[in-house]
Amino acid sequence: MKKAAILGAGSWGTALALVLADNGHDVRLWSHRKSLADEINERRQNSKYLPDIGLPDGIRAFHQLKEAAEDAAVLVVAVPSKAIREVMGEVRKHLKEPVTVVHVCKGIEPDSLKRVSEILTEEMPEELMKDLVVLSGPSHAEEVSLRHPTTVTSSSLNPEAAEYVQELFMNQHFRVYTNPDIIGVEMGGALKNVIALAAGITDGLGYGDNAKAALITRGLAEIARLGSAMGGNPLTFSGLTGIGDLIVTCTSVHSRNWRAGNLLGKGHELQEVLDSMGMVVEGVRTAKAAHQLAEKYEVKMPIAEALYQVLFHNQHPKTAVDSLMGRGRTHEMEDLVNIMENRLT
Ligand SMILES: NC(=O)C1=CN([C@@H]2O[C@H](COP(=O)(O)OP(=O)(O)OC[C@H]3O[C@@H](n4cnc5c(N)ncnc54)[C@H](OP(=O)(O)O)[C@@H]3O)[C@@H](O)[C@H]2O)C=CC1
Ligand SMILES: O=C(CO)COP(=O)(O)O
Repeated sequence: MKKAAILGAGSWGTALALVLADNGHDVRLWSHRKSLADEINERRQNSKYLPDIGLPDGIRAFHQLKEAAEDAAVLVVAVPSKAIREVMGEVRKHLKEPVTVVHVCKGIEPDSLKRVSEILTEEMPEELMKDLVVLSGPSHAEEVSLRHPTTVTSSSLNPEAAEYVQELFMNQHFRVYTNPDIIGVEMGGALKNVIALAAGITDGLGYGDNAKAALITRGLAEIARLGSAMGGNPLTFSGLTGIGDLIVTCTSVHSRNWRAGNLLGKGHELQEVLDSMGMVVEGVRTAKAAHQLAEKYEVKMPIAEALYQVLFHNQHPKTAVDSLMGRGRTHEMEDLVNIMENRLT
């Protein structure tokens, strides 16, 4: 039995607490809101995020970070990516021994253009972080909490740490693979939210399955193009954390990114949409980072760019779709053609 502290008692933190409790671990779930910690302890329920799920006694909730984290062997970081620096800045004051840090967040920080593992490396003193592992894949909290079959990937520069986390989380309902390509895993997880917002928008505009299939396929091409330019393994994008997560997020009503896009496509304003969600929509912030990264690495990301114009420059979604469809002719496999031509010359 391991002592695991989960930082963030939202949808994903709570669903992962259930997985770890099912596996017999001692789970401490930290919420920055006292009322939520109290509700979990007293009513065995998280009514805002997973209202229909009963929480076992093996999950104890804490409002004080110190109590949740000070003697944990594993820290699972499950707050929205924009809160990571603040939360880690606080938690590191309370750790006495080095811990394995597992992050489950899908985002890229605008301006610094850091991936979550890079932010954590900056925020956690080296002597306190035994290992850093990313756990990512197609996994909506609503389905994980019902113990529906789910597959994810554990990724770390240290293969033994990836296997340790695989063992920690894996059970009959929750199957965990390993993949050492931390850049590819994080980029797939972060960028799929950008494409899912676009997929929600086309659904909101009333377009059908053809548009959705186009967005998933050409979206994956953009994700792989940028992710590979940043050092990710191109093969990772055809795995669970690439196409797998892209499919689930673009097609599921559970997806907050898809739902937010859907409302935008129906004509609602961005701020109104975000206010109505009540949960994090990571793709909005990541769309800004993707725009900056595409410029930095000089890669073409027309879908991400169209979404950026809708989100941050008030472009009408229909105009964005029209301009995407009206671009000049190109070869579907242009990246492949470039690679082959470079090899021949
Ligand atoms: N939901 C899912 O199915 C999955 C989510 N993820 C990723 O996991 C991460 C967390 O997402 P998710 O759990 O869904 O998000 P939710 O919006 O469901 O929950 C976020 C939690 O973080 C808390 N929080 C917000 N801001 C802060 C802060 N500044 N300090 C401390 N706590 C804060 C919220 O508290 P409050 O209630 O007070 O707002 C809430 O408890 C995201 O990066 C997401 O992409 C990954 C895979 C699946
Ligand atoms: O990452 C997720 C599923 O794998 C959750 O996606 P949303 O944040 O869009 O709900």
